[in-house]
Amino acid sequence: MQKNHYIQLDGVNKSFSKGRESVDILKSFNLSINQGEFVAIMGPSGLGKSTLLHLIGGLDEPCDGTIKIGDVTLSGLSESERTKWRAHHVGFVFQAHHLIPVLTAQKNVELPLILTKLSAKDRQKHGLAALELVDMKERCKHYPSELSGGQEQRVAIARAIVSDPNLLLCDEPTGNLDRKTADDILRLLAELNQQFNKTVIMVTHDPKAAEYATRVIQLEQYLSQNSDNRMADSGYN
Ligand SMILES: Nc1ncnc2c1ncn2[C@@H]1O[C@H](COP(=O)(O)OP(=O)(O)OP(=O)(O)O)[C@@H](O)[C@H]1O
Repeated sequence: MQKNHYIQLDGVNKSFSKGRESVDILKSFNLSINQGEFVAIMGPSGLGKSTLLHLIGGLDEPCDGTIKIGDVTLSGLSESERTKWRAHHVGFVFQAHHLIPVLTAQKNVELPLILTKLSAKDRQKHGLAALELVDMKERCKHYPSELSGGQEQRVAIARAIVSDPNLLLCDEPTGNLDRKTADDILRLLAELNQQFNKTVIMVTHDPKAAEYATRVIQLEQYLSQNSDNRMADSGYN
Protein backbone atom coordinates (compact mmCIF):
# COMPACT_ATOMS: atom_id res chain seq x y z
CA MET A 1 0.00 0.00 0.00
CA GLN A 2 1.32 3.47 -0.85
CA LYS A 3 2.19 5.60 2.17
CA ASN A 4 0.42 8.92 2.53
CA HIS A 5 2.97 11.69 2.82
CA TYR A 6 2.20 15.07 4.32
CA ILE A 7 3.73 16.84 1.33
CA GLN A 8 3.61 15.26 -2.09
CA LEU A 9 4.83 16.81 -5.34
CA ASP A 10 4.10 14.75 -8.44
CA GLY A 11 5.33 15.51 -11.94
CA VAL A 12 5.81 19.19 -11.16
CA ASN A 13 7.03 21.39 -13.99
CA LYS A 14 8.02 24.99 -13.43
CA SER A 15 9.51 27.33 -15.99
CA PHE A 16 9.95 31.08 -16.17
CA SER A 17 10.08 33.18 -19.29
CA LYS A 18 13.28 35.13 -19.80
CA GLY A 19 12.65 37.45 -22.70
CA ARG A 20 11.37 35.26 -25.50
CA GLU A 21 12.78 32.08 -24.00
CA SER A 22 11.24 29.80 -21.44
CA VAL A 23 13.69 28.42 -18.88
CA ASP A 24 12.82 25.13 -17.18
CA ILE A 25 13.57 25.17 -13.44
CA LEU A 26 11.79 21.97 -12.35
CA LYS A 27 10.90 19.18 -14.77
CA SER A 28 8.78 16.17 -13.86
CA PHE A 29 9.78 16.82 -10.27
CA ASN A 30 8.67 14.44 -7.52
CA LEU A 31 9.17 14.89 -3.79
CA SER A 32 7.60 13.40 -0.66
CA ILE A 33 7.98 14.78 2.86
CA ASN A 34 6.41 13.37 6.01
CA GLN A 35 4.78 15.34 8.78
CA GLY A 36 7.41 16.19 11.40
CA GLU A 37 10.46 16.08 9.12
CA PHE A 38 13.08 18.83 9.18
CA VAL A 39 14.37 19.00 5.63
CA ALA A 40 17.28 21.12 4.46
CA ILE A 41 17.46 21.95 0.76
CA MET A 42 20.91 22.83 -0.50
CA GLY A 43 22.49 23.52 -3.85
CA PRO A 44 24.09 26.14 -6.08
CA SER A 45 22.61 29.58 -6.59
CA GLY A 46 19.88 29.88 -9.21
CA LEU A 47 19.00 26.18 -9.20
CA GLY A 48 15.42 26.63 -8.01
CA LYS A 49 15.52 26.15 -4.22
CA SER A 50 13.43 29.22 -3.42
CA THR A 51 11.13 28.44 -6.34
CA LEU A 52 10.51 25.01 -4.82
CA LEU A 53 9.78 26.56 -1.42
CA HIS A 54 7.36 29.07 -2.97
CA LEU A 55 5.53 26.27 -4.79
CA ILE A 56 5.17 24.19 -1.60
CA GLY A 57 3.92 27.27 0.27
CA GLY A 58 1.40 28.17 -2.41
CA LEU A 59 3.10 31.50 -3.14
CA ASP A 60 3.56 30.39 -6.75
CA GLU A 61 1.91 27.82 -8.99
CA PRO A 62 3.46 25.03 -11.05
CA CYS A 63 3.00 25.04 -14.82
CA ASP A 64 2.04 21.39 -14.57
CA GLY A 65 1.81 18.58 -12.01
CA THR A 66 0.23 18.40 -8.58
CA ILE A 67 1.24 19.60 -5.14
CA LYS A 68 -0.64 18.12 -2.25
CA ILE A 69 -0.20 19.26 1.36
CA GLY A 70 -2.16 17.18 3.83
CA ASP A 71 -5.56 16.67 2.25
CA VAL A 72 -5.35 19.77 0.09
CA THR A 73 -4.37 19.85 -3.58
CA LEU A 74 -3.11 23.39 -4.06
CA SER A 75 -4.05 23.64 -7.74
CA GLY A 76 -7.65 22.95 -6.76
CA LEU A 77 -7.80 26.19 -4.77
CA SER A 78 -8.73 29.63 -6.06
CA GLU A 79 -6.36 32.53 -5.34
CA SER A 80 -8.37 33.63 -2.30
CA GLU A 81 -8.72 30.07 -1.00
CA ARG A 82 -4.97 29.67 -1.34
CA THR A 83 -4.37 32.88 0.67
CA LYS A 84 -6.66 31.59 3.39
CA TRP A 85 -5.03 28.14 3.33
CA ARG A 86 -1.57 29.75 3.66
CA ALA A 87 -2.68 31.89 6.61
CA HIS A 88 -3.72 28.79 8.54
CA HIS A 89 -1.19 26.18 7.47
CA VAL A 90 2.12 27.81 6.54
CA GLY A 91 4.60 30.06 8.34
CA PHE A 92 7.33 31.72 6.28
CA VAL A 93 10.72 32.82 7.58
CA PHE A 94 12.98 34.68 5.16
CA GLN A 95 16.59 35.83 5.30
CA ALA A 96 15.41 39.42 5.57
CA HIS A 97 12.92 39.38 8.41
CA HIS A 98 10.53 41.94 6.81
CA LEU A 99 9.37 43.28 10.17
CA ILE A 100 7.40 46.52 9.94
CA PRO A 101 9.59 49.22 11.51
CA VAL A 102 6.75 51.36 12.91
CA LEU A 103 5.18 48.45 14.79
CA THR A 104 6.39 46.94 18.07
CA ALA A 105 7.54 43.31 18.15
CA GLN A 106 4.16 42.36 19.59
CA LYS A 107 2.16 44.17 16.89
CA ASN A 108 4.37 42.65 14.18
CA VAL A 109 3.68 39.16 15.52
CA GLU A 110 -0.06 39.80 15.78
CA LEU A 111 -0.26 40.99 12.18
CA PRO A 112 -1.10 37.63 10.50
CA LEU A 113 -4.01 37.24 12.95
CA ILE A 114 -5.77 40.31 11.60
CA LEU A 115 -7.07 38.10 8.79
CA THR A 116 -8.68 35.76 11.34
CA LYS A 117 -11.85 36.10 13.39
CA LEU A 118 -9.95 36.41 16.67
CA SER A 119 -10.77 39.36 18.93
CA ALA A 120 -8.07 41.95 19.68
CA LYS A 121 -7.67 40.42 23.14
CA ASP A 122 -7.14 36.93 21.73
CA ARG A 123 -4.75 38.24 19.09
CA GLN A 124 -2.73 39.78 21.90
CA LYS A 125 -2.80 36.51 23.88
CA HIS A 126 -1.61 34.45 20.90
CA GLY A 127 1.02 37.04 19.98
CA LEU A 128 2.51 37.05 23.48
CA ALA A 129 2.46 33.23 23.62
CA ALA A 130 4.41 33.07 20.33
CA LEU A 131 6.90 35.66 21.60
CA GLU A 132 7.34 33.66 24.79
CA LEU A 133 8.11 30.53 22.77
CA VAL A 134 10.98 32.30 21.02
CA ASP A 135 12.12 33.88 24.29
CA MET A 136 11.24 37.43 23.27
CA LYS A 137 8.23 38.19 25.46
CA GLU A 138 10.07 40.68 27.63
CA ARG A 139 10.92 42.70 24.52
CA CYS A 140 7.39 42.76 23.14
CA LYS A 141 7.20 46.56 23.29
CA HIS A 142 10.47 47.07 21.44
CA TYR A 143 10.54 48.31 17.86
CA PRO A 144 12.63 46.37 15.30
CA SER A 145 15.31 49.10 15.32
CA GLU A 146 15.78 48.44 19.04
CA LEU A 147 16.51 44.73 18.50
CA SER A 148 19.61 42.82 17.38
CA GLY A 149 19.58 40.84 14.11
CA GLY A 150 19.05 37.56 15.98
CA GLN A 151 16.26 39.07 18.07
CA GLU A 152 14.57 40.42 14.93
CA GLN A 153 14.72 36.94 13.40
CA ARG A 154 13.21 35.48 16.58
CA VAL A 155 10.32 37.94 16.28
CA ALA A 156 9.94 36.95 12.61
CA ILE A 157 9.77 33.29 13.69
CA ALA A 158 7.15 34.19 16.32
CA ARG A 159 5.15 35.88 13.56
CA ALA A 160 5.50 32.73 11.41
CA ILE A 161 4.18 30.44 14.17
CA VAL A 162 1.52 32.71 15.68
CA SER A 163 -1.33 31.03 13.79
CA ASP A 164 0.04 27.60 14.77
CA PRO A 165 0.78 26.35 11.23
CA ASN A 166 1.90 22.76 10.65
CA LEU A 167 4.47 23.81 8.11
CA LEU A 168 7.40 26.21 8.48
CA LEU A 169 9.14 27.26 5.26
CA CYS A 170 12.45 28.98 5.86
CA ASP A 171 14.50 30.59 3.09
CA GLU A 172 18.08 31.17 4.30
CA PRO A 173 16.79 32.04 7.80
CA THR A 174 20.31 32.50 9.18
CA GLY A 175 21.94 34.01 6.10
CA ASN A 176 22.44 37.43 7.74
CA LEU A 177 23.53 36.20 11.16
CA ASP A 178 26.85 35.44 12.82
CA ARG A 179 27.63 31.80 13.71
CA LYS A 180 26.49 31.91 17.32
CA THR A 181 23.25 33.76 16.59
CA ALA A 182 22.62 31.47 13.63
CA ASP A 183 23.04 28.42 15.87
CA ASP A 184 20.55 29.91 18.37
CA ILE A 185 17.98 30.36 15.60
CA LEU A 186 18.62 26.86 14.20
CA ARG A 187 18.20 25.35 17.68
CA LEU A 188 14.90 27.19 17.93
CA LEU A 189 13.74 25.74 14.58
CA ALA A 190 14.84 22.25 15.70
CA GLU A 191 12.88 22.71 18.93
CA LEU A 192 9.74 23.76 17.03
CA ASN A 193 10.24 20.67 14.88
CA GLN A 194 10.87 18.22 17.72
CA GLN A 195 8.62 19.53 20.48
CA PHE A 196 5.72 20.84 18.42
CA ASN A 197 5.99 18.44 15.47
CA LYS A 198 6.21 21.29 12.95
CA THR A 199 7.36 20.18 9.54
CA VAL A 200 10.28 22.45 8.67
CA ILE A 201 11.71 22.93 5.20
CA MET A 202 14.78 25.16 5.11
CA VAL A 203 16.74 26.38 2.13
CA THR A 204 20.35 26.99 3.10
CA HIS A 205 23.84 27.37 1.67
CA ASP A 206 25.36 26.64 5.07
CA PRO A 207 26.39 22.99 5.68
CA LYS A 208 26.44 23.67 9.45
CA ALA A 209 22.81 24.81 9.31
CA ALA A 210 21.90 21.66 7.37
CA GLU A 211 23.25 19.57 10.25
CA TYR A 212 20.19 20.57 12.27
CA ALA A 213 17.92 18.92 9.70
CA THR A 214 16.81 15.29 9.76
CA ARG A 215 17.12 15.05 5.97
CA VAL A 216 19.28 16.94 3.50
CA ILE A 217 18.32 17.24 -0.14
CA GLN A 218 21.17 18.20 -2.43
CA LEU A 219 18.96 19.64 -5.14
CA GLU A 220 21.51 19.47 -7.97
CA GLN A 221 22.03 15.75 -7.40
CA TYR A 222 18.33 15.24 -6.88
CA LEU A 223 17.46 16.96 -10.17
CA SER A 224 20.06 14.99 -12.11
CA GLN A 225 18.65 11.66 -10.98
CA ASN A 226 15.84 11.51 -13.63
CA SER A 227 12.16 12.21 -13.32
CA ASP A 228 11.76 9.59 -10.63
CA ASN A 229 14.02 11.52 -8.30
CA ARG A 230 13.66 9.70 -5.00
CA MET A 231 17.21 8.61 -4.25
CA ALA A 232 19.50 11.59 -3.80
CA ASP A 233 18.57 12.86 -0.38
CA SER A 234 20.91 11.91 2.40
CA GLY A 235 19.96 11.40 6.04
CA TYR A 236 21.92 13.26 8.68
CA ASN A 237 20.71 11.25 11.62
N1 LIG B 1 9.48 35.31 -10.91
C1 LIG B 1 10.49 34.93 -11.69
N2 LIG B 1 10.54 35.30 -13.00
C2 LIG B 1 11.54 34.88 -13.79
N3 LIG B 1 12.56 34.12 -13.39
C3 LIG B 1 12.56 33.72 -12.11
C4 LIG B 1 11.54 34.11 -11.19
N4 LIG B 1 11.82 33.57 -9.99
C5 LIG B 1 12.97 32.87 -10.14
N5 LIG B 1 13.41 32.97 -11.41
C6 LIG B 1 14.61 32.32 -11.95
O1 LIG B 1 14.55 30.95 -11.62
C7 LIG B 1 15.84 30.47 -11.28
C8 LIG B 1 15.80 29.82 -9.91
O2 LIG B 1 15.61 30.85 -8.92
P1 LIG B 1 15.57 30.54 -7.37
O3 LIG B 1 15.47 31.84 -6.67
O4 LIG B 1 14.56 29.52 -7.09
O5 LIG B 1 17.02 29.91 -7.17
P2 LIG B 1 17.77 29.52 -5.81
O6 LIG B 1 18.30 28.16 -5.99
O7 LIG B 1 16.89 29.76 -4.64
O8 LIG B 1 18.96 30.56 -5.83
P3 LIG B 1 19.75 31.31 -4.62
O9 LIG B 1 20.52 30.22 -3.90
O10 LIG B 1 20.64 32.27 -5.32
O11 LIG B 1 18.72 31.99 -3.75
C9 LIG B 1 16.79 31.65 -11.38
O12 LIG B 1 17.44 31.60 -12.61
C10 LIG B 1 15.88 32.84 -11.30
O13 LIG B 1 16.40 33.93 -12.03
